[in-house]
Amino acid sequence: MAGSEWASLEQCLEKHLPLGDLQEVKRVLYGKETRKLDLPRRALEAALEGDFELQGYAFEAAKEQQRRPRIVRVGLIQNKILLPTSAPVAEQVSALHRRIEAMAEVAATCGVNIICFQEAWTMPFAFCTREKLPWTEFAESAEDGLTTRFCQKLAKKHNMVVVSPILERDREHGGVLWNTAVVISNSGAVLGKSRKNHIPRVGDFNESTYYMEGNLGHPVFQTQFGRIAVNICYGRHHPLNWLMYSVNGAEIIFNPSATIGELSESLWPIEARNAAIANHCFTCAINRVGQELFPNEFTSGDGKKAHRDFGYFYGSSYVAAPDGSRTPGLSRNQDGLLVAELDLNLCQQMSDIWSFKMTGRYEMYAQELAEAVRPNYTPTVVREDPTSKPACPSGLGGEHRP
Ligand SMILES: NC(=O)NCCC(=O)O
Repeated sequence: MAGSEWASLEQCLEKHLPLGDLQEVKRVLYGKETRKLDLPRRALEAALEGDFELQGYAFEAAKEQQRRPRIVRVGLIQNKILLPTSAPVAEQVSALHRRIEAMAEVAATCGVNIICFQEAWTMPFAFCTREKLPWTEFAESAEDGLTTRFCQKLAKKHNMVVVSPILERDREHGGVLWNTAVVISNSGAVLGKSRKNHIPRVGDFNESTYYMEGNLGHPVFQTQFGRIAVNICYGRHHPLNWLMYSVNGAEIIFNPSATIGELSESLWPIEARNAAIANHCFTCAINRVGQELFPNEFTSGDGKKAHRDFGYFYGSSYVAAPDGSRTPGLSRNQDGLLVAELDLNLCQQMSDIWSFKMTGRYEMYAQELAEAVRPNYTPTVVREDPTSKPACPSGLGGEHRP
């Protein structure tokens, strides 16, 4: 399994394929080519100085007579943690705040309207350890915690919607924890929050030790720049989860994640992209980067030796469009900011072409699913009746003899 030494699929293809083949491979793997954005020199220099990758792409939509283009720029940030996981909690959080502040500044220079950070961005992804302290100390109020207040300042300063996925401590309900994305309007007001609906029970993703499945359904947030929703990490494996955000009108669905190569790298390019196609919307898949070492060893319940790391977080953040096209991914081994310019008119244009909403048969599924979840449900399986005689092959008449 490749670690940081393998930079990206894109770099590999570009290095090894002759131009003609490269174009065809890209056409099949990435769909209609996205236009490279001409980003400000100041931003490119700041990214170089700040040691992070900066890429920008634009998705085009057809010109319409009755509607103006609805152009919005989204920014996706992927990053490593900065301090050792043994450093004091407040110092780890503060270091990440400073890093993201600098990257968001560059996003603002690039004209980003909505920015989204990776899952649980203020902390190492410590849920593999199953230890409570000190990791639960990273939890904060979604409404007025330190990180939310930090993001409010960013949002106001840059006139930018901020999607901030954190470990939430819900003081109004006994201080329980949730995996939550806080959505902050470009005015600086907290617009609301969305909670992770599906909690993994796979590999070292021991998140069920810390929090329960979200109880807020599938909220969609009307922002000045479009209707957005947040499907947190493992929710991307659940097509109905994407569907419900889309049913509520999401035009852009962010998927802030933390996932490792051994488990999911071959699924990564497919799932968010497929969701964009199936739901006539844009999807933004964000993954953290690097390897995180924890102070104490833990086991994975697979007979292998105890270890101190989770595996390799492979970055590769990308944006997919409702026509099935997608941007190249950010690298697997570097912090990065991906800027994507979207014309939201493409959502309706693709819906009019493919008509998945129209042909969806939701009533039929709703009815059948309502039946299927009942305890006394019997699956509809048609079987051959063992008592019935075999049918007579046509033309032979009477009993068939070999
Ligand atoms: N953070 C998280 O839910 N990871 C689960 C693994 C995956 O979905 O790839």
